[in-house]
Amino acid sequence: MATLRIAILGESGVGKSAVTVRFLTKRYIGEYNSEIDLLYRSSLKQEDSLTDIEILDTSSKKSPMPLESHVQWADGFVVVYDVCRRMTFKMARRTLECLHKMRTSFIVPVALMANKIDLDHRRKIGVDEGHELALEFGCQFYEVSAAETFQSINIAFQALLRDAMITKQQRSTILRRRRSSLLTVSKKLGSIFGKKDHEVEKKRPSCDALPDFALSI
Ligand SMILES: Nc1nc2c(ncn2[C@@H]2O[C@H](COP(=O)(O)OP(=O)(O)OP(=O)(O)O)[C@@H](O)[C@H]2O)c(=O)[nH]1
Repeated sequence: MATLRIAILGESGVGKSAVTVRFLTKRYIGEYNSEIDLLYRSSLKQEDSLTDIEILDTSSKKSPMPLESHVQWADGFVVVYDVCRRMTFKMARRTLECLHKMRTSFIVPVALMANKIDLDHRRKIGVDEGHELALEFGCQFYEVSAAETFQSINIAFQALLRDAMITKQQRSTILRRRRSSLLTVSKKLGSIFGKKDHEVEKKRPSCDALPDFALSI
């Protein structure tokens, strides 16, 4: 199985680095100073097999258009917003709309992640709103707190990685079938045209077969 790639998207300060590091190390690190995209490599044990994974923690500061550059790279996306900042929720909607438009040929699993639920007294976006948005775009939805718990973040990542693995396998099966049916069509076309050429060749008389009068002309 090829490496599974997940891109973490979202507005600046929503906790993209916090949820990524929480999932990979089980630890919460309060302050990150990432001005660039960071790529983490790890492996995942699922059903007695190990799969290599890459998680790209994108930086909203240095990547003004991260979607375009990352969309072809990833097998799955985590779109994070901060439940205390409505602007980040709007940004998450815009990101989901872009993903929806860009990846039309294949379905790519997406997890919508509402972070910072420990700050309940400052909450601006209700759980229902998150659910509705996820329903609208057919993605998974999780409310998490990178600061408080590993459990919900782990569940979200595990489910996304499982879905990403399944869709990646389905995609490669479909591509293999398409390639082999294209090959069959081209072989058939080849044999049809090849046969016609052959027939023409056969009908064309050779010099040896021409009668003497024909040779004298
Ligand atoms: N209270 C609380 N704070 C959090 C949580 N997750 C992250 N933070 C804080 O939010 C701030 C931003 O977190 P980051 O993980 O750096 O956010 P980011 O989305 O990677 O930000 P950029 O790198 O600027 O795009 C930091 O001060 C974190 O400590 C959370 O679950 N609860």
